[in-house]
Amino acid sequence: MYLCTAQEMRDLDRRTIDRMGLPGMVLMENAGREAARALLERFPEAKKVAILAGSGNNGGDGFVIARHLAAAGWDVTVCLVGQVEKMSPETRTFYGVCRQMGIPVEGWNGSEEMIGKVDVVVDALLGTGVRGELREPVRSSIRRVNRTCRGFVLAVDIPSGVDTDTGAVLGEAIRADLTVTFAAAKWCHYLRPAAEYRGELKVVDIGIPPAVVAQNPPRARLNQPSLWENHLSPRSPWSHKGTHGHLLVLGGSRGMLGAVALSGMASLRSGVGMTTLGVPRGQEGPLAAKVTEPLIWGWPDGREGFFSGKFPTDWQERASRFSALAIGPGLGRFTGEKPWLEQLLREVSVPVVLDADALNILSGDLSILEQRQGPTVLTPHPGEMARLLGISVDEVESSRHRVAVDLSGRFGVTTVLKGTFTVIAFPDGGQVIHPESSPALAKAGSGDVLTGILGGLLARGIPVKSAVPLGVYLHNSAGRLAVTDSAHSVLASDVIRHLGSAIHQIR
Ligand SMILES: NC(=O)C1=CN([C@@H]2O[C@H](COP(=O)(O)OP(=O)(O)OC[C@H]3O[C@@H](n4cnc5c(N)ncnc54)[C@H](O)[C@@H]3O)[C@@H](O)[C@H]2O)[C@H](O)CC1
Ligand SMILES: [K+]
Repeated sequence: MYLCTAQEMRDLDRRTIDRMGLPGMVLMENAGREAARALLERFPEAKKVAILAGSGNNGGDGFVIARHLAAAGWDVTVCLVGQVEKMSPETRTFYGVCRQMGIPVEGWNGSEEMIGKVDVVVDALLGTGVRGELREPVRSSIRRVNRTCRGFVLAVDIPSGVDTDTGAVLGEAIRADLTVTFAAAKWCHYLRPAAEYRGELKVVDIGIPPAVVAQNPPRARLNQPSLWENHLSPRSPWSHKGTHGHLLVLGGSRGMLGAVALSGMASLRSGVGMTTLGVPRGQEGPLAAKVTEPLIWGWPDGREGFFSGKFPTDWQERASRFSALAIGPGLGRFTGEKPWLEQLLREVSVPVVLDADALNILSGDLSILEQRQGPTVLTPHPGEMARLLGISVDEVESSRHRVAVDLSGRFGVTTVLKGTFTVIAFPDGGQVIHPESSPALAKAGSGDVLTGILGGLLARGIPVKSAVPLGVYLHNSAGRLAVTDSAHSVLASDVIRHLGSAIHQIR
């Protein structure tokens, strides 16, 4: 399923009307009818409803909803927060039909009192055509609904008052229980703060022909199995550990061995054949006491228990055996870190996942990433993203989508911006957003698990475009499945233990 910007949605709309000859009125009828259906399914008995309609096409959908609810016996009043003269031809037509049917259409002044007395409010004030901070009287009508409505609130397409593309609240926005959106989800449904206003989300078909979408697909998709399920084929009975790839994880400095251990175990549970954990010399013993299955490789140490910036003497000989690298879990900071990391990135041409301190080491100068031979995946949380780009965490969080797309486009990398509704941006401009979040993953060690999963899937040879969304999906599913008692008490290692069930559920 796609995720659209306002412009992408307008383009689909336009092409359906202009190229396919399907009248805009049909799309509006379909939209309004589906939204009304969602209400009728939820409330089988007739209700008293106030429909707040603007003069744009979102308001037009509102008039269609009014007609269908009235036909189903509901007590309907439309409050027109706008002017008849400003209506588009489609909106004006459906407004006219409501008048002919005798459905009361009132101005905003005088109908405010109603909002506190109805069972249902339909918000058809503003949709994807909203521009800039809200003007009056729309703004106060929204505030009125939020303050006095005791009933159920349905938002048509998007909650009025949120910006479709950034998810910003333009002064005031409707707090909805349900949003029914048309043809595809919109970015604001998955970006904060707007995402907190939409309530439950339902995407309905309004008849935009698949050929129109195929000719000019939106850049972003929701993370769903269709993106990667063909890469989860059963393990061949003829395979051996060498068939399934070999991941090298570099990290695990003194006091941070847990991080590298978690990544290593997560990679093996994600199906990689072998994982080697490269840690500073002296840490091999303590690490061996923690993990059994991964191989352990001591790297030259400098300050006790930390990397030295030098390479092992057998590096060249062994490097070619790895099918992917993950660098960063428990890596820490050390003298000579930047040339060390840059040399690694230059010398290996297999996929590399960079996380945690590997990201911090690169902060401020990411130019090395442009020189890479193979794919690079960055997995920053908002704090790391802010450091990478030299901006504030607030700036990252207020434009998660844009910063991820920018970073990937500028440096030719795949960015996984973690957090609620993880954003994945590919170097070619494609984007995937994960539509769910697992609160259990908000815990130390969770990022190390994701790094291991991604490294493992890449080492298995799954292409980046599939491996990254698949990894994010498995991480979230395992996080959800790990909640056997309470999300509060789930550990990163519990998430690893549930990776098998997560894979099984998909297959
Ligand atoms: N997706 C589709 O194919 C279809 C979508 N439909 C619906 O149409 C709206 C988009 O309609 P549009 O006419 O472009 O814009 P809006 O109704 O969202 O808004 C225009 C309306 O709002 C006024 N306005 C704009 N900004 C502000 C502001 N800051 N403050 C106050 N008022 C503002 C402006 O003056 C106009 O009057 C989409 O969301 C769907 O609901 C079609 O029905 C079917 C096809
Ligand atoms: K709306």
